[in-house]
Amino acid sequence: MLLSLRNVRKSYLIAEGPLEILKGVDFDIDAGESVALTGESGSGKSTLLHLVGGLDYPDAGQILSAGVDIAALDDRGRAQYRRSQVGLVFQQFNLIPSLDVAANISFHARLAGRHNPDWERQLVENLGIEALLARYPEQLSGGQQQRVAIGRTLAARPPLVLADEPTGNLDEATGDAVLAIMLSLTKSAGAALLMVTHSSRLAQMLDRSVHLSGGKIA
Ligand SMILES: Nc1ncnc2c1ncn2[C@@H]1O[C@H](COP(=O)(O)OP(=O)(O)OP(=O)(O)O)[C@@H](O)[C@H]1O
Repeated sequence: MLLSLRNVRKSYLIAEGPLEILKGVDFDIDAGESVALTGESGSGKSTLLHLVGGLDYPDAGQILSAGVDIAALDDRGRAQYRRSQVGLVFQQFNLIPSLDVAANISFHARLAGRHNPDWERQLVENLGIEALLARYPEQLSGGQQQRVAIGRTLAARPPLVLADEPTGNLDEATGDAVLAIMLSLTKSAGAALLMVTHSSRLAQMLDRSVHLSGGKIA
């Protein structure tokens, strides 16, 4: 098992008191599996993705990555987890503005000690971003930035890719095509994918779906 969540709970403190969002979430992801995370707006999908990404702590429960509870890691262990075990394709995790596309793509791979020019070339070709390599992020459209962000994440070959509406800035046809490429590239890298989406059409392209409702996986 690549990832196991056991009784994961999370609340936020707001003026009116604690707002319980996750009320005991359990689920597992196998190595190489692609899973869609669906649920109504505000159900806690992004919250869950942040916890699995090691960006925030659960109040209770376990998030086991290859058997290690990431909530119990110290800062150094969490930094190492974020660098080598998970890759994020989030809207708010922008590209590095001072680096061109080519350098953005290899940056995380280098940090993870997995820089591989052949694999990066394959990603760039498949994502159709060859002509953009010398450009800077501010010179790209939203959809182009999204494709570069996917390439950057996959370049580091993380065992688990976490994606929040990764094709949300693309039109339907382009979005479907980019997701198909992303799925084939994650499969060929042997990576698992946990992807938040509001689209049941996109969810059906993945191996299976889990639905978050009332703070639990339904
Ligand atoms: N830092 C925070 N402080 C207080 N409340 C928060 C915080 N972050 C999120 N929330 C609340 O937690 C709930 C879940 O938010 P979250 O972003 O995880 O939902 P979501 O399912 O990803 O929603 P969407 O589909 O709209 O992106 C929402 O009611 C939100 O207002």
